[in-house]
Amino acid sequence: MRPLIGISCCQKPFGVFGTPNHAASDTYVRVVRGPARGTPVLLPAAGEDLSAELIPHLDGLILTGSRSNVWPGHYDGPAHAEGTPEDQQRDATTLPLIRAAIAQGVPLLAICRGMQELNVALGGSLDQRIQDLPGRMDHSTPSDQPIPRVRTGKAHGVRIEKDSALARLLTPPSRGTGRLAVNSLHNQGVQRLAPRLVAEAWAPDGTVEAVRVDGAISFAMGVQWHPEYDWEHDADSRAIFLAFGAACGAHRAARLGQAEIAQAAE
Ligand SMILES: N[C@@H](CCC(=O)NCCCC(=O)O)C(=O)O
Repeated sequence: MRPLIGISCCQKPFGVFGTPNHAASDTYVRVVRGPARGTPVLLPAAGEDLSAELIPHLDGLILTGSRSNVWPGHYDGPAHAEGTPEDQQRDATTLPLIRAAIAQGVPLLAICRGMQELNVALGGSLDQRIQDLPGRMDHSTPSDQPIPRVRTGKAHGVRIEKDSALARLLTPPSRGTGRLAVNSLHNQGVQRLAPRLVAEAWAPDGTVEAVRVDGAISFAMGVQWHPEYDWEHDADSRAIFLAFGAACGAHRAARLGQAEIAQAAE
């Protein structure tokens, strides 16, 4: 059996009555079925901590990207500018889920909003509009290009720490140069890095582009870009999901092995 990989959902209004729905992009389902070689399980933005019920059944966890932003109260930040999308239902489910996944060694891959959540869950804070800060670049979704091109195109380079966990899983050319070109669809970014996170990649303006959890039992990494959009054509995007999927497979084997040992002892 393939590893069960949880995909965090957002809560979004749907239909004429704006009924709250739980949604995740199809790209995450495809990438779990593809290079991660898992069975995707959508995790609702239930507005409560479900970690004790979910974690024992999961072999991996993807914290998805989303246009919404982590509620600033979670990092003692100033209120968002009016009109900034939030999803407190999602925060209430994902923040404890991240902490539990790390504590129990469930492999975790955090993408864009997911990486921001990872930073906040572990005690970090966020800049809310990087483009307004002196000397920083505009990392937001360009409005003058068609969306498919924005998602699969390259917006800027990143410098990757030599011999880092990220560098080790990339293709040999990118590992060798320590450079990668990535897409960019975000306004927010790491301000204060959480004590347990180690930065492993940076944009030219110093924005943290990738992190890993120090001392994690299993794969626990975040990227500020979106490798899920172009994994069919981009070998480095694919490499991230191959490594994550391998960790999920190993977690499943260990989890089922432990269950068998416990059963045999009964
Ligand atoms: N809301 C945060 C996070 C941005 C993010 O995750 N964007 C996903 C966009 C997906 C898409 O449009 O394809 C921020 O703005 O920093």
